Amino acid sequence: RSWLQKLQKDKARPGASPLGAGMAGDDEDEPVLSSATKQKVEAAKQCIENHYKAQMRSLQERKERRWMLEKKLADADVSEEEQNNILKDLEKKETEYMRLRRHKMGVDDFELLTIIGRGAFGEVRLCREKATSNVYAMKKLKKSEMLRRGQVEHVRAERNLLAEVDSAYIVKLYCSFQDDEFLYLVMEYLPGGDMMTLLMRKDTLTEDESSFYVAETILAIESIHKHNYIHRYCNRLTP
Ligand SMILES: Nc1ncnc2c1ncn2[C@@H]1O[C@H](COP(=O)(O)OP(=O)(O)OP(=O)(O)O)[C@@H](O)[C@H]1O
Repeated sequence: RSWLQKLQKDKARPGASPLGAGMAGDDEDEPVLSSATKQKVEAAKQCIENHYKAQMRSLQERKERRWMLEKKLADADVSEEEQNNILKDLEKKETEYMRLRRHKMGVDDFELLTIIGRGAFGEVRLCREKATSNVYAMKKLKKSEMLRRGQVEHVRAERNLLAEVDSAYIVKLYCSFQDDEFLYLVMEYLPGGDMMTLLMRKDTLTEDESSFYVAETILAIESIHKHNYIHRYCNRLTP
């Protein structure tokens, strides 16, 4: 009640609170949030939920790895001392893995490989994470160009969407970070190429192929609609 009253008071003073803009003051106790604020709240909620779900999942996986190893060791002809050493070794590796996951990522954590595409604000590169040797696609976006074209909100929505939506039809975002000049999106690498390359290679798709890709596109769009995002179709087609 007290924070709500403070917000209502702040709203009466223009510009006093960033939340004030989203609150209509008809009913003292009922803040009415603008749809933009509701979307932000929903996105934040989803991000936190995904974070904790991933955390629980990784804890469970860690336990399962230990059970499996214990079971294997019990079935194998290994001395008790050796079993303890192997289990200790597993715990050491698990701790190191957690430490690596907590590390704040930056471009220096990756070995940059070949350019695989060009986006509106810069290149997309294949890269290899130095710590794990895992391969990803790194999209690099020039901040000054985004600002110049007034696309900051679109890029922010793209980053939030990739982080938030967990769907087989939406590319997974592994991490994102920035330096003074660029924003970086590190995504799962999809080696199949994009639709444009496929169409250039095949010229015409069969009916079965078309149905397959249209169905996948519909499922992808449906999954982002569920999170209140809409897909922007190519501007070049609009008059
Ligand atoms: N995760 C990925 N795996 C493999 N290739 C990718 C990946 N992401 C992007 N690419 C390649 O890079 C190209 C450009 O990427 P993307 O379309 O995301 O950029 P963009 O800035 O959104 O471009 P535009 O706004 O012109 O659509 C893609 O057409 C694709 O060939």
